Amino acid sequence: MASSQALNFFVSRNSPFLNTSKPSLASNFGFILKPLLSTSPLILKCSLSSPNLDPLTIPNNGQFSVVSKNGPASDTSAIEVDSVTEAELKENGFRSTRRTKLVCTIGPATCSSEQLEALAVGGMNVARINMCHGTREWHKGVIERVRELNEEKGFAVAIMMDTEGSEIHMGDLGGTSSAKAEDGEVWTFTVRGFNSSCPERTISVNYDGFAEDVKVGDELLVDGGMVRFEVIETIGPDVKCKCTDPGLLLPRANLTFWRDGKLVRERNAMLPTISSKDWLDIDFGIAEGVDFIAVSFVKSAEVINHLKSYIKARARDSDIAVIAKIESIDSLKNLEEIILASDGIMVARGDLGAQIPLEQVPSAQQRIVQLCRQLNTPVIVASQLLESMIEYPTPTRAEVADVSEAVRQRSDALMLSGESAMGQYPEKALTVLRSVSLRIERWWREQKPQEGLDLPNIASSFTDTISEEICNSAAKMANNLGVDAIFVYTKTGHMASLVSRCRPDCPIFAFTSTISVRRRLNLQWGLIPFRLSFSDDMENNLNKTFGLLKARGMIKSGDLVIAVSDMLQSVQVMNVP
Ligand SMILES: Nc1ncnc2c1ncn2[C@@H]1O[C@H](COP(=O)(O)OP(=O)(O)O)[C@@H](O)[C@H]1O
Ligand SMILES: C=C(OP(=O)(O)O)C(=O)O
Ligand SMILES: [K+]
Ligand SMILES: [Mg+2]
Repeated sequence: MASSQALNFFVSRNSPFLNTSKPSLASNFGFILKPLLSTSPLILKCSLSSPNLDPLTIPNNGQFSVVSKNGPASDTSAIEVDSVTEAELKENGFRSTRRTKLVCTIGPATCSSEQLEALAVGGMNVARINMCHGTREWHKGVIERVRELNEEKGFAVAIMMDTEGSEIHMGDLGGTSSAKAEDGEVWTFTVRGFNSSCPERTISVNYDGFAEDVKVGDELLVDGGMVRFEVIETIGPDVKCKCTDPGLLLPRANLTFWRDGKLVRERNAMLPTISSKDWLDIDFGIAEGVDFIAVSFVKSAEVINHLKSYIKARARDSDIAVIAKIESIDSLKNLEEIILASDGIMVARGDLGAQIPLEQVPSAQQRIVQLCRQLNTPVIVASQLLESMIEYPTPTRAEVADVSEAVRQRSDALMLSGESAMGQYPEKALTVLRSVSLRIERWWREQKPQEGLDLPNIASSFTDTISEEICNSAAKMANNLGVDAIFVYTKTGHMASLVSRCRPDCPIFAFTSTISVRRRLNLQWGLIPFRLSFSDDMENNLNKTFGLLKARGMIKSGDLVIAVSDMLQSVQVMNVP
């Protein structure tokens, strides 16, 4: 028996283990108990410590009785799905499942196991760690806790690591959480290093060329304009600036400087997209097996291709998806090639709004989201969706409208930043994203607004063209027939993404045999990823899936389903027997 194979044991109902989530009960047999929901079979996993244990030799010590055994996962047994989605599906039915995926940035407000669990239960599909902040040890702890929760509670939360990037930003503010800059005050921005804390009204800057690149009269924007200064004097490494728009300075806030109303790109434009610190963080991410790496301040497709080949060389088995963050003028110029090269895109509105005039951000967002859908690349809309909820328990009407707009544009995912990382109401903010998504998705299905978006043919081979046509037709049929779900059997996830791209009215059950593909699908609109081993025989696959899903109460006889697969190029329509 292989070391990580899962075995399904149906344990009698009166087993004392059915109400426990502690994995230790059977650990003396080298097995881990993993009860899912009370009606589910218990899954016993063979642990690495005793890989050769024969399952039939597990002693029945009187505490539970093994009624039947389904054999190893590679034959017939387990189907894995996120326990939160499973519960949602059972409670409210197919139509009510949320299609828009949710990403939460994890920070001091959400890093404990209890807080992470609350977010997972609240619908977090992806946990994002931002390498701009915190230490690697801190991030490692978060990753471990997420993995533990997935294992113990049946969640399927994926991990996204976001690189710092080499743009200009302020230092740590000597350990304080913020500093207030008042109108007219003179502050010193300096490239000097300080061993102890900075003198008063002094801010360190991470980019050595800063003091030489800025000129008297330049405007210095903190966080894209949250606080503004005017440069009044430069003295060696020190730049003296007068505050013109007061506000709160936050640690490691981004800095841009503007001359005659234009963003100045001096030597900092030559900084590499991936800094040497970023490469170390990327090595860390690969070692930890994160699911996504998001690259900050991408300028062209080249860096994405470079990182993808680096990952391939370093981590042959792992399948880390690379997300390009669109947050610079260059990335907008090279948008199409970047989207084509990347596994996902983030509309990083925070920094984007510091690089282009704010009033251009909404149209840029719309363009990016549409192009991503056309080119079949998942897209996340990020930053300030519910900014006021960092401090207040209810969002502003404008924020709700902003979230609605991103859902209406049919983006794959929405992201919380400060709201979940350091805000006072992380769970409430997530609830707002969830309920607004559900409401707008329902409105969409009821109103069927004219979409006016062509989905061009994107396949690069004839076989791909067939897959694409099958998915387009399946989605159209699903809408016209009002089916309950589309089933897609997919080895690489590609076929599932093609169905998702059509944004059908019903949920999409995506069956895949690898853990990494399953986690990646977490970011894509409408997909409910399942892990299931399947064969090339569709008849067999369907019967097996129906059996397993019926046993879990996730479908019932009579439900209408459309099935497609990338092994057999066909569309099947059938009622669940
Ligand atoms: N790992 C962390 N440790 C401490 N604070 C964090 C961490 N991650 C995020 N934060 C806080 O949450 C805020 C919002 O997060 P995010 O948007 O990801 O970063 P930024 O504001 O730097 O773009 C940050 O400004 C920071 O104050
Ligand atoms: C998501 C963004 O990046 P970060 O939070 O890393 O600055 C952004 O700029 O909007
Ligand atoms: K970042
Ligand atoms: Mg950014």
